[in-house]
Amino acid sequence: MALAGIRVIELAGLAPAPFCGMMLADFGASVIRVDRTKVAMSLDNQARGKRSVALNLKTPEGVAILRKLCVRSDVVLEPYRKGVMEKLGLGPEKLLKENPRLIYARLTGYGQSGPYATAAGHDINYIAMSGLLSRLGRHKDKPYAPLNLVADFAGGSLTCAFGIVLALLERTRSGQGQIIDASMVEGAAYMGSFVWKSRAIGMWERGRGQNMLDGGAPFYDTYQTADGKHMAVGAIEPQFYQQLLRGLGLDTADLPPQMSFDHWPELKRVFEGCFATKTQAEWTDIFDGTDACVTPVLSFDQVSSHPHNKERGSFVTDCGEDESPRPAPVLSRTPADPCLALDPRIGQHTCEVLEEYGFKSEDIDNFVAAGVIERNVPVAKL
Ligand SMILES: C[C@H](CCC[C@H](C)C(=O)SCCNC(=O)CCNC(=O)[C@H](O)C(C)(C)COP(=O)(O)OP(=O)(O)OC[C@H]1O[C@@H](n2cnc3c(N)ncnc32)[C@H](O)[C@@H]1OP(=O)(O)O)[C@H]1CC[C@H]2[C@@H]3[C@H](O)C[C@@H]4C[C@H](O)CC[C@]4(C)[C@H]3C[C@H](O)[C@]12C
Repeated sequence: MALAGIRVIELAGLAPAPFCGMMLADFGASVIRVDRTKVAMSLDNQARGKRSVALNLKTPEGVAILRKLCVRSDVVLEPYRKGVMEKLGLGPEKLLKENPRLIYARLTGYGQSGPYATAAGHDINYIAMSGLLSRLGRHKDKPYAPLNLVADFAGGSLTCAFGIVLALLERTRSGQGQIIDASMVEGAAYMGSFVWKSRAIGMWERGRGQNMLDGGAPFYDTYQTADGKHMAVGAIEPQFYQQLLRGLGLDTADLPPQMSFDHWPELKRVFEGCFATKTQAEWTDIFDGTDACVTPVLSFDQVSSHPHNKERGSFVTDCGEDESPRPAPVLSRTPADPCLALDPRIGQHTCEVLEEYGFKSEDIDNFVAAGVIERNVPVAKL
């Protein structure tokens, strides 16, 4: 796999860093998640392919152990607010001095500078600060955060993973590591560059929820079907829009022009009336095989069995019968090979990893006795 041989130390955090770490593991990196001790269970539900070391960084021995792990690793990924790692004696200056090839990835909400840098926050705060949240929501309704997808994962995990791969590539030429300052505010805003730059062509000049791609247009929206499910309509181009009308059994001559903004509410009502007459399955039969850009809004229970997703194997099931999306994108020669074993328990690999990194067994035993590390020996099945 593309990242085979790359060693990543992921410090346990909330959603964004875990997804970044999982992506690296999916594509072959060895990802060791450093968990706190005295924690009953991990909240990392994106732990596929990782190993877990339980390490108390509030002890000098724990800090020394982490430093030794980082000396022999390629990447350290830290999810804490600005200054926490420095307080622990694990700041970039120290770790890069001990390992100049280290890529020190810092995934935060607001970045490593600026008045908000030490403030707590979550996805909704970051997309609010990026400007994007002001564009999200239905007409006459308040701004609406689309789950915690935009800042946590698109603007956070993905841009941080991109930065790590960029730094790994650059290191092949320079031999030098570097610090990655991944701010979720900036990552989300950057991911939203299309919105920023398409203002110049008037794509967003109407209020929130009244533009073509934010729920204003009748040909770019969802519609409820007779069985209470929904269809997604994305028939933007005129030639696709004509196929939408044909599938709905409507005649262009009886309707206002597609791009007549003032008639969009009326057109929506016409489409709502049409979609309400048949079930999702019936509409899918009508539109499958056309370029009307109409697709069923699939539930999590439906997606993996849909013929398209099923043929591509877009979803995988691990040995615990837990279904989840397979890694993307698909590389032709070095594709991801996601681990399908159960997620690691906290400390499950503490001893294995420390031995791998050169610690002597008697030292490991002493660390356990002193509470510096914990080993979570698998519970034997009777
Ligand atoms: C599932 C929910 C989360 C969903 C995603 C959410 C929408 C997000 O947007 S996540 C993105 C959050 N932001 C960032 O990641 C940006 C960068 N990080 C930060 O800004 C901060 O880390 C923070 C604001 C996220 C958290 O701040 P906090 O003060 O907690 O921590 P830091 O300042 O970063 O300092 C870390 C301290 O920890 C010490 N540390 C670290 N590692 C170790 C170690 N190995 N050993 C010892 N010590 C260690 C470090 O030294 C720092 O110490 P100091 O402070 O002394 O310097 C989830 C959101 C909330 C969850 C629920 C909640 O937590 C309550 C329950 C908790 C329970 O345990 C489990 C159930 C909960 C209900 C829990 C469930 C879910 O996880 C949540 C709902």
